[in-house]
This record gives sequence, structure tokens and C-alpha cells, in this order.
Amino acid sequence: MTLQIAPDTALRDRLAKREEAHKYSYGHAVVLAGGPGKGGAARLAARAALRVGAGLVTVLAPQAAMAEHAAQLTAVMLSPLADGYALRGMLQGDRRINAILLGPGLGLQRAREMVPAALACAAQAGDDAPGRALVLDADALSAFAEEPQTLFQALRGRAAVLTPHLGEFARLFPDLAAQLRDGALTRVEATRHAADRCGATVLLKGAETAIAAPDGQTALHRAVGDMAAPWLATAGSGDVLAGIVTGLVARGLSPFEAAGTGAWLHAAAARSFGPGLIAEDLPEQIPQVLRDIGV
Ligand SMILES: NC(=O)C1=CN([C@@H]2O[C@H](COP(=O)(O)OP(=O)(O)OC[C@H]3O[C@@H](n4cnc5c(N)ncnc54)[C@H](O)[C@@H]3O)[C@@H](O)[C@H]2O)[C@@H](O)CC1
Ligand SMILES: Nc1ncnc2c1ncn2[C@@H]1O[C@H](COP(=O)(O)OP(=O)(O)O)[C@@H](O)[C@H]1O
Repeated sequence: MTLQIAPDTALRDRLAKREEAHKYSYGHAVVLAGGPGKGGAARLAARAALRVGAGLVTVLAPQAAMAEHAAQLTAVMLSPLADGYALRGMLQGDRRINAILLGPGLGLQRAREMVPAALACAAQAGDDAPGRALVLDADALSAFAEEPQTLFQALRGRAAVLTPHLGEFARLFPDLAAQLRDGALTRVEATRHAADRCGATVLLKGAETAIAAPDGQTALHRAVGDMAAPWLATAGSGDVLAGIVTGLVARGLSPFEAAGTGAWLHAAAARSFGPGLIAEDLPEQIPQVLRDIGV
């Protein structure tokens, strides 16, 4: 049965912060950024992760892009990160980093190096203790268009969420995208097959966002009718969604829960802001959405 996503009491409780907690109770998310002039997407995502309640969020950027990020970031932290070797060292040395976002503005070449390094340090899916989870979006997906099996082999069994739009989905799963276009598969069915094939949670974006976990669970978020959010059709809104999902896994939600909750929060923030929305507005609207559902 496909879950229809809506806020409930359990969700409100999961999103609240406890009186006695401190920042490390809510995880440390890192967002990998690409080269100079390409940092906007990573900053949007990082801000969203912090707004949704991750305890700490750090943008990891190449040295050449540090000055640009430093001029723009305040609550979000910033560190230099040269290459995949340095990423492995950082992740092996700091177990408190429990959520990693790769893709927004990362660049295809940097993604090919960083994604395998990050996956090698991710938790096994289904571990009892909440481990380190990855969110892969944008360039982290497109980078493997020529060899999706390489990505799927590295992903299998890891705690991860893939957040493709239909174009990115077609690059990794061309046969499933073709069957979706032909009507041979529904959106939920295509997403379920994709999750089964890659061994990770898949969130297929769009006005109807389908989510599937490798264990067969599925969910659907329909931003249509009363729930429409058409102003989300703006550059960078997907980067913000990836950041929201990353913030939620940093807070300890499972990849499947984080994907569903993130899809709902993202559209609710767009509806709450209304016409004229641009991507920067989405993270700033999250506090209002949280208040509206009683968090
Ligand atoms: N403010 C920023 O800094 C922004 C940075 N961005 C970054 O820019 C990089 C490249 O993004 P692009 O937008 O060029 O790459 P995309 O992969 O989104 O777009 C390339 C092509 O994919 C197809 N496509 C896009 N969306 C589709 C959809 N929903 N359904 C079907 N086909 C679709 C179209 O043919 C499009 O020409 C990424 O790293 C991304 O994160 C973008 O997210 C836009 C905003
Ligand atoms: N008409 C629409 N109704 C609801 N949501 C939409 C609509 N158009 C786009 N979205 C949402 O906006 C986001 C766009 O993401 P994406 O295509 O990756 O853009 P970008 O790469 O510019 O960030 C996705 O979450 C998608 O579900």
C-alpha cells in the first residue's frame, strides 16, 4: 500500500527539539560544494538543512571557492576540502558527521571522485543505531549516466536517498523512464523498481513526488488541487529539497521517513510563501510551516 503523506502527531513529535538536548543531539550535516561561481546550490541546501533542525551544517568547498562562500555564510559553517582522499580522512576522523549531501553545484568530475569516497564511509541501511546517511542529487546522479551500475554497486545496502527529477531519473534508469512515459508503469511503480535496482531510497521529484525504499515501502506526495505548489518550478528549489532531506537524516529520521517528510515540508513551505517564491525563500519559510503544524 502506498502511503499518502500528511503531517501527523508522530511527525510533529519527531520535528520538535527537546528541552534538554544540545546541538550534537541533532546531527552534523555536511554539504559538498563545487568550484568557484557554482556555490549557490550548495548554500541553498545547507541553509535548508539547518532550518529544518540539523544541529550543525558545514559546507565543504575546494580552496578556490572558500572566499566566495565565506562572504555568504554565517550560521552555516565552512571548511576546505580538496579531494576524495581528504573526504575519507575527515569522515573516518569525525563520527559525529552523520549526513552528507552530494550533488547540488558539485560538478560532474568532482562528483565522480567524491560519491564513492562518501559511500565507502556511509552506514549500512537497516542498522539499529542511526548511522551516517547520504543524499545524492543533481550532479551526483548525472555523473553516473554512462555507468549507473558503478553507482548502484557502491550504493547497495547503504543508508542513502537519491532525489532525481525526471531528467536525472532517465539518465540512471532509462528503461523505467521510458515505461513511465509510455504509461506501462505508474510513477510509484517506476520509483519502486528504481529503489529495488539501486538498493537505496529513491524520491522522484515533480508535482507528484513518488518515494520508494529498497524494502518495497512506497509513498506519494501529490502537490495538486488544494495542495498545489506550482511556484516550486524555479531554479534551485530541488537543491533546497535535497538540503531538507539531508537535515532530516542528520536529525535521525530514516532515509524513507526523511524523504517523505521532506517532500511534504518543501511543498508546504512553497504554499505558505505563495506567488513570487524563489529558492532562497523556501528555507526561510520552514519556521512558519513548523509553527503551523504545532511543532
Ligand atoms: N542557484 C544555483 O546555484 C543553481 C544551481 N543548479 C545546479 O546546476 C547544476 C546543473 O543543473 P542543470 O539545471 O543544468 O541540470 P539539469 O540536469 O537539471 O538540466 C539539464 C537538462 O535536464 C533536463 N531536465 C531538467 N529538469 C527536468 C525535469 N524535471 N524533467 C525532465 N527533464 C528535465 C532538461 O533537458 C535540461 O536541459 C547542478 O549542479 C545543479 O545543482 C541548479 O539546481 C539551478 C540553481
Ligand atoms: N509544478 C510543480 N508543482 C510542484 N512541485 C514542483 C513543480 N515543479 C517543480 N516542483 C518541485 O520543485 C523541485 C525542482 O527540483 P529540480 O528540478 O531539481 O530543480 P533545481 O535543479 O533547479 O533545483 C522538485 O522538488 C519538484 O518536485
